[in-house]
Amino acid sequence: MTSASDSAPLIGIVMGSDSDWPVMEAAAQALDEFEIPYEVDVVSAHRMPREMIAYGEEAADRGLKAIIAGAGGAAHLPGMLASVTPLPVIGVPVPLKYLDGMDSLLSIVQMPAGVPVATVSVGGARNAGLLAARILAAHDGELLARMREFQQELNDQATEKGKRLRTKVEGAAAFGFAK
Ligand SMILES: Nc1c(C(=O)O)ncn1[C@@H]1O[C@H](COP(=O)(O)O)[C@@H](O)[C@H]1O
Repeated sequence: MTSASDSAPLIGIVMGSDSDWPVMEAAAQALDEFEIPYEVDVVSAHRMPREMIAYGEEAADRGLKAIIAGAGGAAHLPGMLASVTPLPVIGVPVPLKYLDGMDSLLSIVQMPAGVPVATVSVGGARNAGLLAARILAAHDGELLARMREFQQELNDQATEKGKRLRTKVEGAAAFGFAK
């Protein structure tokens, strides 16, 4: 599946199973917000090792600029992809029923020196999408400007939240409900 326009995908979003999609979808949504074309697929190091190696080996030549890889449990997919592609790999630890994603987090984050995976938080697929957008923005002035706008929006929203909180607390204090 390719989305965000008919252009050739720049980012690969892959996951160990389709059961990871409810978590990984947030990466796709972030890329959609920046109109970055991506592709989505299930690529499991454990269950389809040959296809996984082929995906990693061919990704750069197919025009991808980064890979977002999500997996749960014994999450070897991001690290294995990083070992066969020269592209940046962003790992998303997917939380499963047991261990709250700690197993996945530690599997992805503790890579040996020489094989980097940029690991986001457990379930942090949105940040994975945003990080991929920043990687592209480093070489794309228009995208960089949009990223700056996005950051300004975050700033405005946080400022507004502070304003609302102050109004609420000061209002309660005026009626003697709070210090
Ligand atoms: N961690 C991996 C890998 C891998 O790392 O290669 N392949 C599948 N999985 C994970 O197994 C979990 C359960 O998968 P199923 O729901 O298909 O049983 C998923 O979170 C998947 O990412």
